[in-house]
Amino acid sequence: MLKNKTIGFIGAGSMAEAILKGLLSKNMVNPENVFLINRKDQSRLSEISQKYGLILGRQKAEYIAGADIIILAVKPKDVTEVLQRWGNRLQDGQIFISVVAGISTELLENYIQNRVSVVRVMPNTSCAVGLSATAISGGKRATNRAIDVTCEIFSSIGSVVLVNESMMDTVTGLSGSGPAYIYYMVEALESAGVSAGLHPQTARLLTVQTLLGAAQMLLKTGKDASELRKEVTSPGGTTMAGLKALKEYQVAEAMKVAVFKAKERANELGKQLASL
Ligand SMILES: NC(=O)C1=CN([C@@H]2O[C@H](COP(=O)(O)OP(=O)(O)OC[C@H]3O[C@@H](n4cnc5c(N)ncnc54)[C@H](OP(=O)(O)O)[C@@H]3O)[C@@H](O)[C@H]2O)C=CC1
Ligand SMILES: O=C(O)[C@@H]1CCC=N1
Repeated sequence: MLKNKTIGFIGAGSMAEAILKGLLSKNMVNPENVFLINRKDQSRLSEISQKYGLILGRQKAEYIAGADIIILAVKPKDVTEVLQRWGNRLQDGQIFISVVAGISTELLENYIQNRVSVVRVMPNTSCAVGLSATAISGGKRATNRAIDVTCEIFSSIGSVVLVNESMMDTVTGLSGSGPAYIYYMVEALESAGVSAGLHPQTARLLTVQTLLGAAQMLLKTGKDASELRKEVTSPGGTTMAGLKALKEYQVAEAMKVAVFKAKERANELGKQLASL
């Protein structure tokens, strides 16, 4: 169904590329049906077009304005400029998907006059490998069909949950930014292994495989994280000593504050734009 649709990306950065890469690798879209624009970086457009076999020259306004599905993937600060340019050029029946952190469907709908379905989505960069955790919520004018199409797009490149829009900033703080927290932990574990004498490549391999195995255990056993943690922790053993240090350094508290701070930031970004 999606294969015959045209998809226009406004913004050609990390997130647009992650979504595009995921969709193409799952054979969900035809490269000739994909259009992509950015603000000024022509070399980036050439690079991405060549890498993914997009047709060069289709980075023009008319293609985007006519696309069945438009994916907005610019930074929050650039949203107003985009909406001022595109808002009144969009047509009835188009689906406008925004992955922008903090920006409400209400704000987007204020700029878009016609009967365009506006859908707010929070994926993460793991779209690129088909493993995004994506949350979706439709705006007031979003049709059921538009929600279905959005679910089809994102469930092809990961898992999808429908949430109330009031939860979107929390989702952003948890799973939108989440990969960065995990990478930060991986950096810390790798560097701990190296400090204790392991070769960097060995430390990386052991850390990544441990992460992968733990994620699969969570998915495949259906057990809670706390139960799996207890299975690793022998009384008086090594894990207990390690976990004691994590507790002393309040790592769980730090995680909570990280998610809350990211959520707050998403909220601030939305408010900054709304007040313009
Ligand atoms: N990165 C992530 O992990 C995630 C990001 N998001 C959201 O995705 C959005 C994009 O993030 P990310 O990809 O990281 O950002 P990037 O900075 O990598 O990319 C932003 C892109 O927007 C383009 N752009 C800026 N202004 C305009 C304009 N007026 N018209 C057309 N294109 C424009 C830029 O073009 P140029 O380079 O030419 O200026 C660039 O291609 C953000 O809103 C973010 O909140 C959501 C989930 C995860
Ligand atoms: O850092 C950001 O603002 C974006 C939103 C979620 C992940 N990256």
